[in-house]
Amino acid sequence: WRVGRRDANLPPGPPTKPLIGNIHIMPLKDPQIKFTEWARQYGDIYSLKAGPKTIVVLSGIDSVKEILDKRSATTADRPDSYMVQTITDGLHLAFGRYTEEWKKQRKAAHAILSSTAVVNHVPIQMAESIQLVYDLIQTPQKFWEHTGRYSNSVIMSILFGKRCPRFDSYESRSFYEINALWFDALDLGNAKQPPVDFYPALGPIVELIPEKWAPWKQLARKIREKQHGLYFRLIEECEDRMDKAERGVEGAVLNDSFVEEVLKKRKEFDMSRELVGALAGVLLEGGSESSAAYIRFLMQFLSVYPEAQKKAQEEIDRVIGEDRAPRMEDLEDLPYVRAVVNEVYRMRPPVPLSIPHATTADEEYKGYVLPTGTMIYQNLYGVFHDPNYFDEPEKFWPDRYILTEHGTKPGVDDNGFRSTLVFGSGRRICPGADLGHNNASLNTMNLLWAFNFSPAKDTNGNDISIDVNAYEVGIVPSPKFTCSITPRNKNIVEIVEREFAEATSVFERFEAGLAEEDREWVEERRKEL
Ligand code: HEM
Repeated sequence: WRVGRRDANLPPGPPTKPLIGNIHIMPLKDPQIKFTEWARQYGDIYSLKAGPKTIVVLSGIDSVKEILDKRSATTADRPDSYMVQTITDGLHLAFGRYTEEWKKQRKAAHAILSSTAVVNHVPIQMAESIQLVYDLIQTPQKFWEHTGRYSNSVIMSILFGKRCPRFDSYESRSFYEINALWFDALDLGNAKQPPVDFYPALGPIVELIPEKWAPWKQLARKIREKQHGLYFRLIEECEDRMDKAERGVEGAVLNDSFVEEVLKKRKEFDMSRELVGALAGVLLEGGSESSAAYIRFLMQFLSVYPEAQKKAQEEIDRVIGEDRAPRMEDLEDLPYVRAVVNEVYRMRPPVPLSIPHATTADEEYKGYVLPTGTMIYQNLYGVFHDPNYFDEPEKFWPDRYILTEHGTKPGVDDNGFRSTLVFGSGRRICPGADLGHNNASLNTMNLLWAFNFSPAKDTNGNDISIDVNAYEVGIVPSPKFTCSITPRNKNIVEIVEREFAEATSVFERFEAGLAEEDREWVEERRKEL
């Protein structure tokens, strides 16, 4: 009868009901908004009950730092997830438990994602970013596809040595279709899965239900097959390339992709082929979704806040002049552009509730006891919208990052903040942070240099208003909006065409295995330039 009740030594929270706890009030849509409202009501640390399961939500910088950063040794687990286990055998680096297999994957990922390794990826990021600008000049209304293509193509090139020149490239389209199913299946709000994550005692019964009566089993199998199909098709292409290069087949060259490297060093990394496939898959997922979401939010805020856009463009014009596109090295001379990046992160952290952590020991904090197995949400959205730290937190105002390092109110003690907060905490902090940050910074600079963003017009010539609180739902939500994207002047169009043509030498390394349609598309574009 105590199931669903909140123990006295847990942090406070909304009233519970027997057996279900707070399940009946769990937000099904935009949970970060409700979680933040509850934080203002119950405090920076509060608890929720989902049946017997305890969930703790951290919405203040001090509790995040103390519990997730400082006590990372015992708060780096992930909660059990039926879908993650069934679909990935628990091998998923991001959603899987804190295991030996996790450690091996983290170590291998570090080889391409460390701050020193990511410098090697800047040329392909710059080349793809120029293509993004080129694509947006041609068909601005397709900005959703273009941004998705950009981020997917960068990480595809790094992982498999194969880029995606079009959103309709087989790999890019398949990836986004499969990932939509995958993220949807993980969403606790949409009842696509049995409630075993909250009521583990139901596990054996759920196991016994035949697949034909268990839609979640059908869904899990479908996603598993599709993910496996795509990820291992790409792994096989790398194996084939390696094999041909080793046999000296004419034209077969290695391109030092991550998968080639890990396959070569499989023994050193102590990874099975299955684990290599799982790792490549999760990096494809992490690398594609969050950077695309960032760029879309950027476009949305620039459309709604013309003053910030103008200020950043004035800075860019002063530093870069009229003869060339921006380069990565320019960033250090562009403090306002860097402030725009930070403000987009703050306004819309791409993974707003981070990925839930779980405790592997009882944790005491401020007199509360979080029992082993507690699921911990790191409410990044809530931390970044805390009115105690941020003036007018709902306003997009990059200048706050000029006034203080972390954008906090002048005079406030912001010691707990760090510039990597948007990438999570502790041992689970995003391994792709440097790569992701380069994606964000480079594209912020390039897009501001190239375009004016403004609200789109309806048929009567009136602005179509943009609701900055309308999201596409998901673990990595994206904004729902349309906008007008127009090149700032003719000179810019000419520079983009020239630099896109020059980028051919960077692209070619990743084009050996392109499908016929992609190759034709690339050749046609290059003829036009
Ligand atoms: C702006 C871009 C990005 C943002 C804001 C972001 C944010 C995050 C956050 C908040 C987490 C959860 C951390 C935690 O649990 O405390 C995470 C985890 C992760 N991210 Fe990113 N990410 C970005 C880009 C990337 C990229 C480019 C990759 C891959 C190349 C990537 C791969 C991952 C992986 C594999 C994890 C799971 C780590 C683990 O559980 O050990 N992310 N990311």
